[in-house]
Amino acid sequence: MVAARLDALGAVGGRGVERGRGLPGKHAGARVADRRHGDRADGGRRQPGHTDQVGVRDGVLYGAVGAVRTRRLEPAMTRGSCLCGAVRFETQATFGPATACHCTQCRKITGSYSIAAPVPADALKIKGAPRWFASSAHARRAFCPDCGSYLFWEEGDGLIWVALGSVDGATGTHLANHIFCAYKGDEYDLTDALPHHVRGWSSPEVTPMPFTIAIDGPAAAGKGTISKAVAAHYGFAHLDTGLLYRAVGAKMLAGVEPIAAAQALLPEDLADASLRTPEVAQAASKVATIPEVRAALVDFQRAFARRQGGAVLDGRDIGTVICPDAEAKLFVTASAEVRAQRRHAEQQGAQSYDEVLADVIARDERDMNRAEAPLKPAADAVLIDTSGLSIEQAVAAAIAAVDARKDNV
Ligand SMILES: Nc1ncnc2c1ncn2[C@@H]1O[C@H](COP(=O)(O)OP(=O)(O)O)[C@@H](O)[C@H]1O
Ligand SMILES: Nc1ccn([C@@H]2O[C@H](COP(=O)(O)OP(=O)(O)O)[C@@H](O)[C@H]2O)c(=O)n1
Repeated sequence: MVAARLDALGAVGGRGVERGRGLPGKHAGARVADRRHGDRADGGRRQPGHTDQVGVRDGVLYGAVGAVRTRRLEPAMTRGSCLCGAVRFETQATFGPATACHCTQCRKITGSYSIAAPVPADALKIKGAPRWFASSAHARRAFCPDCGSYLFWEEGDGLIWVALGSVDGATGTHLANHIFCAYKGDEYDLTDALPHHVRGWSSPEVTPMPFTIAIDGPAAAGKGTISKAVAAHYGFAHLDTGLLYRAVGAKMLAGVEPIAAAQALLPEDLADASLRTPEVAQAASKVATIPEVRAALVDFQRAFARRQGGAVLDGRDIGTVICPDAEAKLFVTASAEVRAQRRHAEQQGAQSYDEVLADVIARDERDMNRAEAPLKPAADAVLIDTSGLSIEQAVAAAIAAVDARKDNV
């Protein structure tokens, strides 16, 4: 029941990556060449009034009767245009291998994702006046100012990537890979056998099979911070399972019976900002001791963990109870004092340090000593004590531990 309802969530807690942020370009670090576009390259345009001449233009032989295509000469010309025809282009160059880009920019500008292929910039003759704009610090895109069709992307490396939907007829190329798959929409699946890169072409490839990373540990140890970074690194989805218990705890504080609340949990229940308060955290660890509450949340967590493309789940019992077969397990911890300092800093004075420390210790006690799914490291978990580590060091240690497991599965 609850699993079916929560299934509608898709990637609860986000996809493990930030959506809508400024994305790095396909060739991060490349510079934009200071070139002008628009009508710069219309040398191949057929001149009106010249149709009575015999000659070869654009690889086509024209006779005295007009622009009658009588014979195709090599090399072939590929043409295309925007939807309304105000911007046209042609090239005698062969398109390079096509790439499907699922980055946020391509998704926004196309309304889905883009499939584009490169040609040398100086071999692309553009007729009309496409509107170019700097879509990032190092790249620009062009669209038709009349009909809005998306047409070109370039970053000044001598190539222009042509959106292949704008080509008339055969493109002569084929899709070779997918990039920025971590940013793809959840409304479609990537099921072909091509390489699916998490970000740019040199980034790791998305794991086609399920791959579960279980991250457990006590409050404020850094589980969430590490989980988000690890999920972004591998392009995995991320689930903060503590939110499920926090949502049930919040319902209990609002007077709802916790087992009923867990069984009726809805996606919108997890979006409430008040779930992060100290009161809700304590309530969460109380409802988390109730076996029926835990049971109601198991199926959803397990289904999330085995989704295609990989998942990171953080909580207390992921490696021991929810996903005992997880491909990689981490137990992230830190001293109670360090954890209390972090949470205290996070709360910006809502509680005194001593109050935060007392809360952390009370929650540790409850979480570690409950009968049902107590907090403890799985026998095969890699322990990461973040007490003396910076966030960067802790994330690097986590990625190194997962990489070691990935090489062995
Ligand atoms: N290694 C670290 N060094 C310093 N601060 C950290 C570190 N890891 C996490 N933090 C900070 O501690 C707080 C709690 O981290 P969080 O990831 O939410 O812990 P958890 O998910 O285990 O409760 C956050 O403010 C986070 O930025
Ligand atoms: N998998 C999980 C996750 C959280 N919980 C409970 O939910 C409470 C809140 O979890 P949380 O992960 O949001 O807490 P923080 O580590 O963020 O402080 C914990 O104290 C646990 O009692 C659990 O029992 N099992």
